Amino acid sequence: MKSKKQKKELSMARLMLKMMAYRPGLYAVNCLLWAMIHVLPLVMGLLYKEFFQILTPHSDFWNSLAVICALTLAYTLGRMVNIYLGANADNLHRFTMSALLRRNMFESILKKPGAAAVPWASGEALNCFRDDADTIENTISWTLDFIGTLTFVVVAVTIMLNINVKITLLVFAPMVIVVGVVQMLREKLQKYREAAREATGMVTGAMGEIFGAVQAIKVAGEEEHVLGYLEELNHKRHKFMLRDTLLSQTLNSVFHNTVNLGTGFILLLAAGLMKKGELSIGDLSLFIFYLNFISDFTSFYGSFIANVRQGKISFERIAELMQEATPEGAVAHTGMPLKDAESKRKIAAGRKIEAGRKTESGRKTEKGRMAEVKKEAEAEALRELQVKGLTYLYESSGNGVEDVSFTLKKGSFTVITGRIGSGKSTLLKVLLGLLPAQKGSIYWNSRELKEPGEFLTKPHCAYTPQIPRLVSDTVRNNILFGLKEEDTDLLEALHSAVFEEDISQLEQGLDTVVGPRGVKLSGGQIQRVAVARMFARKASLMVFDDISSALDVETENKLWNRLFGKRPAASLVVSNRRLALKQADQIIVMKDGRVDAVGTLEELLQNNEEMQAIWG
Ligand SMILES: Nc1ncnc2c1ncn2[C@@H]1O[C@H](COP(=O)(O)OP(=O)(O)OP(=O)(O)O)[C@@H](O)[C@H]1O
Repeated sequence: MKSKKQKKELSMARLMLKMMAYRPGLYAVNCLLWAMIHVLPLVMGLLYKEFFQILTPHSDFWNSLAVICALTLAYTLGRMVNIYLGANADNLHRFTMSALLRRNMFESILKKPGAAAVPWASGEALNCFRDDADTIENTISWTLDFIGTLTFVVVAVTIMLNINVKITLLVFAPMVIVVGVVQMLREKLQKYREAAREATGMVTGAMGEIFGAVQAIKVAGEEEHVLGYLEELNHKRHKFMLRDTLLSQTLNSVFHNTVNLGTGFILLLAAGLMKKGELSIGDLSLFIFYLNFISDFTSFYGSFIANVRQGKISFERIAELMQEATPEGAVAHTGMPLKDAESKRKIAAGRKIEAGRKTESGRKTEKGRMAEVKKEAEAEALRELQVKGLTYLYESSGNGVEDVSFTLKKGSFTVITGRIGSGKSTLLKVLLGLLPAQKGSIYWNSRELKEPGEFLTKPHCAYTPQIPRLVSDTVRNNILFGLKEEDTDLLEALHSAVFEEDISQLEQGLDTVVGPRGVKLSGGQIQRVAVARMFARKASLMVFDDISSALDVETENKLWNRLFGKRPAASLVVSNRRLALKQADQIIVMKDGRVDAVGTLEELLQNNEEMQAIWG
């Protein structure tokens, strides 16, 4: 789990301040409400003191009792309202903090080139989205409790010092001990926590991969081996979690026992002082009341510090997931689409368009809009695609593609061929911006594409990868995949992809749900649904990565013939199959990541050894 960019020392305080400054008003209100929740018990302590004070013989008992009862009632009601408001403000603020992190992380992942978007197994990445965002949310929320409880302690200690210095110092002692212990164990706690987190991530990551490869594991008869591996990871996790929990629990017991000892000392000292008349029963009750809160603060302080350390680890993991040197991007003040005015405007505009479609004039406007989109797509339709010196070498293997150049014309059928590992798939990925080109340029109708990943999508280009991904939805939605049904010709796309017969055999036709990753379909059917998805997009460049690997000869034949009927779209196809090679206007032969030759099948079979080897 090493990030490409070098890790920098994080400034936790700066990151937290930046998050707090995202909704400063909400944070301030939340802070005020929680300060009141933590500080108001000071008043209750004083009421306690007064109650015990009036029990002494000379006081005006009934009047004083009535006043204390009225004040206690007012305090209780006020506290209920205070807690209700505080809980609401805190929930909203907590949600906003973690939502900001998750939103920014998600955006950063989506912006990365497709093939390098997530550096970890998906289970581990999901852990980061869930747990690390939660940890940071907790850390931010606990700053409010920290401010509130610290204020309580400062005021309470001042009041107690005014009553009796010696006893006050004994109340303080546990806190000092706890702070010392926490400081001593800080580094250790962080190390244990990090190891436990990493071990958990490995287990969930491995489980995610096992779920995704159940069939492969069964076919290979590797169940025992895989279970053994999982068991080994779990043992590791068990060891690290145990260490982490043991240390945390030991710290907790240190907090509580020190506080109990402190209470014992107070009682011993108070007995002597009360005998001499230097301490009243009211003072003693105040000390005992405040002691509980101060002991809470000491254990909370320990947890807070541990949480801040944990938050730092979470920020580091987030930076790794985002493949950035720092997690600055995760705390950037971006708009929250559920709330901001722009998205409300878009939703309202969307509703207006929907309503417009239902009226005659609306339908005309809609047709006009469609015509405009069509006109725009036609104006930018591919006449020529030029690739010059494209290079991408994988950091880990040093292989990939180097200095690749070729030209595609409108209506042409180009096949990229080559042996296993010659760079065919990598070339397509770099061309489509799924991997960032290290050198070279791409020209669409003489215009250089600075961001091929953004341009080479709908409506300009459509792509079917070697292993297509379907989602657990209906066949219809897998083909539309975000397109509006009225904006495309679904039946035509199905026919072009040679899927029309399959549809009639599926239980619910187009509305059959295909299951996770399309498990209810055969390999060939998955490929053709993906091809139909591509045809539905009516792009002027269609890119296929070895789609016919799971098709029988007859289906493949039909597919290519129907594709030729679709000209003038240009097609770029990775294939070693004779059917495709025979139809090609030009063939690009790849060898060791470079273009070995370009030409027609006839020319290449005469002059190119690599082509002869592939054909033979
Ligand atoms: N993710 C990766 N990390 C490191 N090296 C890689 C990676 N993917 C591919 N390579 C290497 O890059 C080279 C080109 O691989 P590529 O997958 O593009 O070949 P291909 O011609 O498409 O192979 P195939 O016919 O098996 O699909 C190979 O040497 C391969 O080992």
